[in-house]
This record gives sequence, C-alpha cells and structure tokens, in this order.
Amino acid sequence: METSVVIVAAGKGKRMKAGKNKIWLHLQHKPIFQHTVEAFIQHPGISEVVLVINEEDYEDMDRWRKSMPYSVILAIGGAERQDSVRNGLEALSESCTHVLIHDAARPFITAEQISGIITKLKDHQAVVVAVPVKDTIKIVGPDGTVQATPARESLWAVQTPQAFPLSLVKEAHQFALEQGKVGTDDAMLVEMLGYPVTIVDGSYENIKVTTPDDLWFGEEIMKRRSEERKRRK
Ligand SMILES: Nc1ccn([C@@H]2O[C@H](COP(=O)(O)OP(=O)(O)OP(=O)(O)O)[C@@H](O)[C@H]2O)c(=O)n1
Ligand SMILES: C[C@](O)(CO)[C@H](O)COP(=O)(O)O
Repeated sequence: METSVVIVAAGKGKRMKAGKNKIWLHLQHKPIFQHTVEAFIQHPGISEVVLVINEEDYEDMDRWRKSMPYSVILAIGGAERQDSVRNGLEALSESCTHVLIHDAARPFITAEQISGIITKLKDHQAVVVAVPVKDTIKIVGPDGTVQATPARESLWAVQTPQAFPLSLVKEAHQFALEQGKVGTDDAMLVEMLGYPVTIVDGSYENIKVTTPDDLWFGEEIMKRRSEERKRRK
C-alpha cells in the first residue's frame, strides 16, 4: 500500500474577503497551506504530496516550494473543487495505490488523525473523517418554513481527509464528469457508484478556515498547540 495525499488549494476564498486566496494568510507566522502540507510531509505513512493550486499562484508557489527542505508536486486546479481534485489525482506517481484527499484550508489536521484514517483504509473501501453534529439540524423550505428535523444521532459533519484506493476514486471522478454530477465532497462521488463509505472519528478543531472569524479560532488553536509542545520539551 503506497499512500499519497492530494491537497487542494485552488479555491478563491471569497467568503474570507481577504482580496486573495485565503491559503496565503498566516496563522502563527506561517501560510495556512504550509501548516497543512507539513502535517502530511512529516507523516511516515505518506509517500508524496501533490498540492493543487491556482494558475495565478504558480510563480509564488514555485518560489515557496524551492525554499522548502522537502519536495511537493504542484498541479493546477479547476473551476470547482471537484475539478481540482481530479487534476490532483492525475499528477500522482504511478506507484501510488491509495490516496488521501484534503483541503489546504484545514491546517489543524493532526498526525493521529492521519494515522487513524490510513489504518482504517487497510480494511475499508472508502474512509472519511467526521464529527457528530452538535446542533439540531432542520430541513427548511424556500419559504423559510421548517419541513423536518432529522434525528441528530445519525447526523455527522464530514471533514477531510477522505481516503480511497486510487483506482476507485478515479473511477468515481470519471463517472461524475461523464454524468455531469457534482459532489460537495469526494466520498459523495464514491457513494454514487454504490460503494460503502466509513466514518473515522475527526476533531472539532479540524475546521475549514472559511470566514474571517475562523482566523481568530485558528490562531488560538495554533497558539495552544505550540505552548503544549513547548511544555512537553
Ligand atoms: N476550485 C476550487 C475550489 C476550492 N478548492 C479548495 O478546496 C478547499 C475547500 O474549499 P473552500 O474552503 O470552500 O475554499 P474556497 O473555494 O477557496 O472558498 P470560497 O467558497 O469562500 O471562495 C480549499 O482548500 C480550496 O482551496 C480548490 O482547490 N479548487
Ligand atoms: C470537502 C469538504 O471539506 C467536506 O466538508 C467541504 O465540502 C468542502 O467545502 P466547500 O465549501 O463545498 O468547498
């Protein structure tokens, strides 16, 4: 089993309203995407890292890459997240058999969670990191009226990484492309092929940095972790 990771960083970050792709914003003096890349680079179960970026970020990214002591493969993203993932999968080396797909905008992923998903992948077809929802969720119609309140016990908020055998996730992406289907995560495309998808426990700290308030939470998480590391030394 040779496991790689595709990290998608080719979004626009519109909800962040930073005037640039949010992955360049800093948390604890480092760009968000660099925290994410380093979580995987340092993991012994990961063989290669493909970082999917915007074409207009290429020059800056190439400069960043050359300044780092590790190797990252760059691929160019597409209009939607799904297109970026597909391009990233194409950039993986031939020896890759399994892949984790992760949002660059989730820099709080830990080594333990990466290990957990890789272990689970050994005897499951598709594995996603998720947490039980804490709020009561309501299905609301276009007129603002509540239509239903699904039982909370069965609701999970799905995060990344999501992990698959490479052949399966490539087949799912090809099927979606041909059928014009869009999934908000990669597992959804695998579900469309009828394969089971298994949950592995995530963390409420593994947030996707999406809106400006996430930067405040994120800074606190990073600060606390760095203080904990210093205390342990
Ligand atoms: N065409 C796209 C869209 C998104 N992403 C990546 O997918 C992840 C999750 O997307 P999201 O957080 O929604 O990022 P943005 O699309 O950048 O945000 P927004 O929707 O606010 O513009 C991010 O790491 C983002 O860079 C991508 O690689 N290619
Ligand atoms: C894949 C994902 O991170 C799962 O929660 C999420 O769906 C991506 O978010 P987006 O805003 O739809 O790009």
